Parts: sequence; structure tokens; C-alpha cells
Amino acid sequence: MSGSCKFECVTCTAPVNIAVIKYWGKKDESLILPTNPSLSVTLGQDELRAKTSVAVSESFKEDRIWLNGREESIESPRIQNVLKEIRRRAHKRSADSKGESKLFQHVHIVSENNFPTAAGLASSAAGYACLVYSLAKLFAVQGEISDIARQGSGSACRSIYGGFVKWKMGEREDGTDSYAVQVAPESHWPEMRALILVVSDQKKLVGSTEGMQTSIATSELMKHRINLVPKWTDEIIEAIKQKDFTTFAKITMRESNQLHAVCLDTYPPIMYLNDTSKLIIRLVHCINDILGVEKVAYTFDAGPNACLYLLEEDVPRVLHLVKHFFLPAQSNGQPSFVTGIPVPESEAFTSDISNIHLPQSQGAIKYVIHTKVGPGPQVLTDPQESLFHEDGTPKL
Ligand SMILES: Nc1ncnc2c1ncn2[C@@H]1O[C@H](COP(=O)(O)OP(=O)(O)OP(=O)(O)O)[C@@H](O)[C@H]1O
Ligand SMILES: C[C@@](O)(CCOP(=O)(O)OP(=O)(O)O)CC(=O)O
Repeated sequence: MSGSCKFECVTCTAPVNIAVIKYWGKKDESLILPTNPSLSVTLGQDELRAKTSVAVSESFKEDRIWLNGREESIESPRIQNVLKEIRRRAHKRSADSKGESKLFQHVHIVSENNFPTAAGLASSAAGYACLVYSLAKLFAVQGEISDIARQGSGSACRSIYGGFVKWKMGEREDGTDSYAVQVAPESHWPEMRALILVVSDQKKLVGSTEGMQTSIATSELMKHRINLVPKWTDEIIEAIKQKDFTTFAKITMRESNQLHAVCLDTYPPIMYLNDTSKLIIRLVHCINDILGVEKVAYTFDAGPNACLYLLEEDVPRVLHLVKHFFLPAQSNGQPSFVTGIPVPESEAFTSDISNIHLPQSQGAIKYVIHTKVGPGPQVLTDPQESLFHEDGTPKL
């Protein structure tokens, strides 16, 4: 527990995850139960993380939430579902110990992301995982909590664990068997890297929630996908266990392409990929052709930003090409084009460039985040880290 405020409070961080087998479709909208299993890689929190402080006090008159410096409505059904479920489990746990007064107090929540919110960078996953993890610490809720995060935003359940994480679809109608499990820890494949190519950090036109609803309602291809995905999930888990990058990459790319084919098959069609996304896809295939084997994989969520998975040894060479084709002519106001883990200066891969026949698209990628596989949520014990002042008011 942080001692930074006289109110009882806890501060935690939680990571983003980017799926290689995507969740797309719900069979139960309110419990958030998926139509297929999914699998993701949890990314490093130095580069991408949500941070949340939660506090209880007798003096709080109502539940409240501040996100990125602004008060938001606490009435959002998803936040309400999360709060209700945490309190229900905390009450159950304390039933034998005459209950605790804090269970009857109101909660204040302050959260911020160190990257753009609602811009296709999985802020909802990190945000809800952080909220649930922090509340569980505050109210001493033990056991599985990824199923609570799932009720905030489906993909958030996978951010409760580090490394490589599967969200089990589950079969029960009450959703009790639909939760996340770690397939391999972050230490399993230390060479694995991710490059997030930020094409746009604007809010997307069709959110994931709405997009997948329309796909389920209208796409014929979706039925084929739902049957195929469990097999791909098993195969990619085996590839991760064996550290077989080629198989990992092939499944990742084909799976992403299939998701976006389903989006196009949705009526009216949804187009998350833009011209830059398509150039990135072509560049990755050119690089893999030059290298003679799949050394880089792309995957796209519900937006134009690419996540490239690759091994550490290939990062300088790939970044050199990304810069050649996409580096802005002038600084975009970004301190540097590549942020995150430092990359050693590359040799000049000039022959690569002459072998790739693609147009240069200067400035089409705004910036790149270089990160690796990371751990799950963390508790911050340093009182300085709290997002509350000592008098219990939020630091805004
Ligand atoms: N730190 C946070 N704490 C609580 N809720 C958050 C936090 N960050 C984001 N959210 C919630 O998630 C919403 C954004 O989710 P949305 O799905 O639109 O974007 P995204 O997660 O960034 O993109 P995508 O899901 O396509 O990767 C916010 O409006 C807010 O409700
Ligand atoms: C394309 C995706 O990123 C979709 C994520 O969808 P959300 O988890 O944001 O959807 P809701 O459950 O409705 O909140 C794929 C994935 O992360 O698996």
C-alpha cells in the first residue's frame, strides 16, 4: 500500500498487449465472451503503460474517475461492471471476518497513459487491466482477476499477464471459464522485439466494439474464420514454445490479413488499413524475400498502425529500411523518429534498398516505438508515484 495519502490508496502500472491471434466477435455482449480464442504478446511498460491510483476514504461522497487529467463519467457500464464485480468478490472474501469498513466507502480512480489514448494502441487493454489489478490490490481480492478485466474490455484480460498470453474462449454461459492464461513468460524468448509503426494517433472512425459487432452480424467469412482460429492458436503456441520464428511470423501475418479480409467482407465494409499500412505490408514481404525466410511479421489491430514482430538481431536492418522509406523529411514535433529501446547504429544496407522496388513515402509513419516482451502489471510502492496528492485530491 502506498503511504502517499492519508486515504488508503494503491498505485499500479499495466502493459499493452498486441495480439497475433486476434479477438474479433462476441457471443455475449454484456459479459464480453468471445467467439474465438486469442493470443497476444505483452509489451514492455517502459514504452507503453497505463498507470492507475485507486483510493478509498470515508470522506469521499461518490465514486469518481479521472482519465488523463480530466474527470470522466463513472457511469460507463464497463466501469460499473468492473467495480461491481470487485466489490462482490471483496465482500465474499470478507464475509467471515465481519466485513471491512473500506468495502462500504467510495472509490476515487486516477489514471493516465504514457502514450496516445483511443488511437489504436490498445489503451483500453492496458487501462482496464490496470484498473482491475489496482482495485484487486486495494480490496485484497485474490485468485483469477483476468475475467474481471475482460468485462472492462475483452483484450484487457490478456494484459493481466506478462509474456505470451492466451485468452481462453470458454464454453460456459456465465463466462467463468473465459479468462487469460500465460503460455510462456517474458523471459522465454528474450530476443523477441516489437516495432510499433505509428501511422496515425487519431481516434479511429469505427471502434473495435462496433466493428466486431457488424462483422458478426454480416460477414460470411467470419464463420470460416471462427472455425479456423482455434487451430492457428494451437499452432502458434507450439511455435512460441519451440521459438520457431518462421512459423510464428507466417501465422501472425496470415491471421492479421484474414481479420482485415473479414472487415472488408463486413457490410458496410470496414477498412482499417490505409495506403501506408499496405506499403508496410509490401515492405515486410520484400524484406523477407531478400532474407530468404520470414524474419519479420506484421500485424494490424483495428487501425492503420502496424506492429512488427522480429528478433533483436534484425532490428537495425529493418529499421534502416523503415527509415529509408518512411522517415519524415522534417521533424514532426516528435523528439526522435525511433523511441524506446536504443538501437545500435546500423551498417549501410544499401544493397537491400536497391533490391526493394517501392515508392518512398516520406512522413507517412509519424514515429516508431521499439519495445520488447514485458511483464504483467506492477505495484508501485514509492509514494511519489501516487496520482493522488497527500490530501487525497487527484494530481491533474
Ligand atoms: N488508463 C485507462 N484507465 C481506464 N480506462 C481507460 C484507460 N485508457 C483507456 N481507457 C478506456 O479505453 C477507451 C479507449 O478504447 P478504444 O478501444 O477506443 O481505443 P484503444 O484501446 O486505444 O484502441 P484499440 O482497442 O483499437 O487498440 C477510453 O475511451 C477509455 O474509456
Ligand atoms: C483488433 C483487436 O485489438 C480487438 C480488441 O477489441 P477490444 O478488446 O478493444 O474490444 P471490446 O471487448 O469491445 O472492448 C484484437 C485483439 O486485441 O485481440
